[in-house]
Amino acid sequence: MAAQLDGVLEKDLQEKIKKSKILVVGAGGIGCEVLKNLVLTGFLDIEIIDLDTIDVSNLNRQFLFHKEHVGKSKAKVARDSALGFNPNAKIKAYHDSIMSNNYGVNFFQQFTLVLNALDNRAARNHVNRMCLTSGIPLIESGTAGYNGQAELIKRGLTQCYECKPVPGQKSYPGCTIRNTPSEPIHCIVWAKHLFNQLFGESNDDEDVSPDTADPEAGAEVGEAALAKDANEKGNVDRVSTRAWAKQCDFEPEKIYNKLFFEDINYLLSMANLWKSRTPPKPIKWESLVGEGEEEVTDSVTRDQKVLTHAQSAKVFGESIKALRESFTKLPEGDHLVWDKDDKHAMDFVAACANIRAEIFGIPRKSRFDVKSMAGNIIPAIATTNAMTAGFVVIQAFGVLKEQYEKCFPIYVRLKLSGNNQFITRDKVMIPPNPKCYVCAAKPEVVLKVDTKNVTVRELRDDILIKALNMVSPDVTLDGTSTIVISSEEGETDCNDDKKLVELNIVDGCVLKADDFLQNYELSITILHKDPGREEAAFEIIGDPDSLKPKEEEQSAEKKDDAQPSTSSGQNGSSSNGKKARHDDLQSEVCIIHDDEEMPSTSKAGTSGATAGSSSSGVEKRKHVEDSDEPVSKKVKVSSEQDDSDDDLIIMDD
Ligand SMILES: Nc1ncnc2c1ncn2[C@@H]1O[C@H](COP(=O)(O)OP(=O)(O)OP(=O)(O)O)[C@@H](O)[C@H]1O
Ligand SMILES: [Zn+2]
Repeated sequence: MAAQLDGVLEKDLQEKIKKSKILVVGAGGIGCEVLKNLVLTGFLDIEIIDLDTIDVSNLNRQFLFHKEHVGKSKAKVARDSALGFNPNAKIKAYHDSIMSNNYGVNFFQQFTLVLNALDNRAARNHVNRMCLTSGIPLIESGTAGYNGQAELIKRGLTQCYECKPVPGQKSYPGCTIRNTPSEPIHCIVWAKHLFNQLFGESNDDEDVSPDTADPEAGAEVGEAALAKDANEKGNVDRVSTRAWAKQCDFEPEKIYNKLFFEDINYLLSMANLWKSRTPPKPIKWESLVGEGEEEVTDSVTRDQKVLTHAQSAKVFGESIKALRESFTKLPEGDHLVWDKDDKHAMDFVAACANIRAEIFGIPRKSRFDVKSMAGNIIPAIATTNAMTAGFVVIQAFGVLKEQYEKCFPIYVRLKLSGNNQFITRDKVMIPPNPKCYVCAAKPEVVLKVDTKNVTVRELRDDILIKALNMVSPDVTLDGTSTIVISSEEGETDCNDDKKLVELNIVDGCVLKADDFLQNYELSITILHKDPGREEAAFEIIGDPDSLKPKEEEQSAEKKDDAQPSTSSGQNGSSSNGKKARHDDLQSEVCIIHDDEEMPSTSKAGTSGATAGSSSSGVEKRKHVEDSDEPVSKKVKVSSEQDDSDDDLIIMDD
């Protein structure tokens, strides 16, 4: 191991390396490289955690894994392979999610340093919080294609992973998807929802039938619409799509005619929708019979070519039959999971999306293009991972030497920077955002939400867990004894289906949310809003100042040169009056998330203490002002980037 030869690394650093204890989170593309680097550099005490098993698609770049390892635990195989480089190293492997409540503050506090090598924002946010709470430095890293970066996060010194507002996942209003698609992606989202309605985990928010509650349809819901009873949510009351499809034994012709003829006619009857739009053209299965003769059997052509409507209908029929077969083999109550790499599931989505596109006069796409959009695919490049992992370890050296002020974020870029370099680094340390809803002294957000319609369950699952990244929240209504949500199983189940207003959660109220595992408390001020047609279900505003009237806002800005601090959830939208720093792909300076569509974003179901309690063996979280670290005063503003990232499409699976 060259690194242990005298003269390669300073003696002092070599000693620190030997004495340190490192946690690597994730044993994928970056994680394998990081582990190998650590072992070759002389680190002796390492723990590695990954929840996944090895997939054949990992083998081209996760070189600690070989064919015979497919199906085995990534963390365990990575450990065994890495020990081959240095049998004297001690490596402990966990096949588990870092978000499980097995890994609390005490667990994190054993380590000198934590190295993230993850692929999703939920886990990254969680580790960020655990490291802040534990006071352990974290090196965050990520790659997307040819871009990569490695960045130190240290409480009180640097911004945390959540200091920067993130653009919410691009989500599409339900009525656009169900009634008035205008882009290929709307049809692809609809097709994925349809897959779930028929074969997957069906979800009320993913209804594919015409939405009669569409405010734009107004009173003009036509005869056909009125003839059928719509329930209060605007869905046509009928047996569920799946139950209906089962009744007709998933017969392609019947399903096709229902979705692409009857439902389209139904939409046409909502005349208001088509006053300024091109109306859709319903198509009957029978009209296509005999037209699908030019069958494409060659798989490459089939993938690259834009199929005709009749060819798509044929693929639709074949894929439904194949999916029906897999589905009926499952035990009662079980379901299929959509996977871009499953031939029939992908065929089904491509065919349905293109059939719907044709009906709405939207350009059709090749299967390849549909797959990229539906699966949010960005190629993983082995060399970017390797370079980034190298920089992770270089950052780790900086931490061990306690030269934090030199640990500026490092970037790997495809294009040459202004200095003619592919590798660049920031020249200033970005200090914590004083309004960050995670690392600020008193984290707070404003939640604009329709209190009359949003339920407590939605507050917990969509807002607190999905958007605000808590794992197992407890919520009380400030100034009252009302426990709105308890993490203790069953304790507040009776509240789940209640609308917020029924628990007196109305405009102006403050909720206190507490996550025991993350040792995180958040104050949430509620603002009631009546959502419009194109509006997200809720909006989270990280910087309450952005809601102040203009003069007040200006004076507040003078007082505090705050960075943008709005965050948004998957169904929410962000707004903060300032240009948000993008946090996703191709970012100039931000952590890259090649994430969200990954299957590994599982949230650990934990049961913790009831609301308010946060003691029992867990040290109370220290906040920024507790730190004695010097905080750089200079705020980097050049980090704002262009809007091209807006094209990134991230979809729920
Ligand atoms: N909560 C979590 N706890 C532990 N490990 C996690 C968690 N979430 C994600 N991971 C792991 O982080 C790793 C990220 O690696 P990477 O981005 O290379 O993903 P991959 O699944 O190996 O590859 P690809 O997504 O490109 O097919 C994965 O091995 C994944 O299982
Ligand atoms: Zn922060």
